[in-house]
Amino acid sequence: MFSFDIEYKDSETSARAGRIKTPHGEIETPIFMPVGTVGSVKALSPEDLNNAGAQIILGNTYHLYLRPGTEVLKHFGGLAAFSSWNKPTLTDSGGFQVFSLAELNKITEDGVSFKSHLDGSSLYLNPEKSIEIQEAIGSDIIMSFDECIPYPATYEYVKNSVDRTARWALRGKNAKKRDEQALFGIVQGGIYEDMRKRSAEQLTSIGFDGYSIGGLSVGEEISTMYEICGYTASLLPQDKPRYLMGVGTPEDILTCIGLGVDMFDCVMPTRNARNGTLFTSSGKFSIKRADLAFSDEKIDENCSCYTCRNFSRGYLRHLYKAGEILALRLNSIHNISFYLSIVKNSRNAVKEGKFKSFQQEMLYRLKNNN
Ligand SMILES: CC1(C)O[C@H]2[C@@H](O1)[C@@]1(COC(C)(C)O1)O[C@@H]2CNc1nc2cc3nc(N)[nH]c(=O)c3cc2[nH]1
Ligand SMILES: [Zn+2]
Repeated sequence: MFSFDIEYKDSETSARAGRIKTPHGEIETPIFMPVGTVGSVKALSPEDLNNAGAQIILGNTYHLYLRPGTEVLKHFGGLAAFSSWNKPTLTDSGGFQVFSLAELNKITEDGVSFKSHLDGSSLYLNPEKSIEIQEAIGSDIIMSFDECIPYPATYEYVKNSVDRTARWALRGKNAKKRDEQALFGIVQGGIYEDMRKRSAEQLTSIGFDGYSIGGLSVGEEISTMYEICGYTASLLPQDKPRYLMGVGTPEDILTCIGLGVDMFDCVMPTRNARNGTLFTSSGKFSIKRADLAFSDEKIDENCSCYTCRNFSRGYLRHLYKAGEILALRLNSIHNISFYLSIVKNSRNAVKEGKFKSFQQEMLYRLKNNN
């Protein structure tokens, strides 16, 4: 079963605090979803993720289809059982990766043929295949197979792609066999508001359990992303979750919560952790900085994560410079904990009717790089 209830609504912004119920557990929104593309959130164990407060993680149809493949996943009873993750998972449909990662061969009305980025073998994805793979993965929330329209794109291209994405979304909904999985539609439309309206109307008339705002965080100006996000969110049903795909920085998340978005995912906290960039409530910094060699400070005074409770910046700098594997884990624990604290504190601020002042204060503090 899948349900979404809005528990609190902010009076000054479009922010809301809610609760999603899925077969593998509940999710308090707004929520950030750590990205576990090929079945693990890089460098983190399920225990690390639970200790950091993660409530749902993201997997990826394209990657999991290539490796380990649906036969292995079905053998182990799905991705969650396979990876011993005992909470909800959401999977992206493969549309984005096929267009951005694989060597594209052909896009037709039926689907997309491409070459695997792993071994160059010829593969094929279409709405029915994507749903079938996501059913084998067994994720709690699955995504429609769509085209993430590249940026920039002409109005003509956007219109044709939006209409095909809607036809693909309907095919996916008709192909879905497992009732316990929730299916989201993905709104496209590039940077054209009338195309966003067209896509939102097409998808809401088909009807989905939730709606993703797609086609953003693909290289457009941040101001454009906020404008299109806010406009698109306003077109979507109030009583269904809204998921902004691939976003973003702490500032982006705080801003888009105010625009009415409930769910976020981004590789930034884990990817940046692995290259030594750490997020704090007063901006981000590089652990490689020479002036940190003797620093006995924590990464962030306001953070209660395992890394901040036990290690100094000086030690973390040493680990990173020495190329120690532990650096990847400790940095990732902190960055994921920080991102989860942003959404948790936002949720609490909405409940207390203080989101606008919380958001403005956080945005101000995040600007002063420490
Ligand atoms: C290629 C890779 C790993 O995906 C991340 C990351 O790089 C990077 C590169 O720059 C940052 C911003 C840090 O995020 O951009 C990606 C995050 N933006 C994004 N993810 C999306 C996923 C999507 N999935 C579907 N099915 N449909 C969409 O329209 C869609 C749109 C999306 N936009
Ligand atoms: Zn920390």
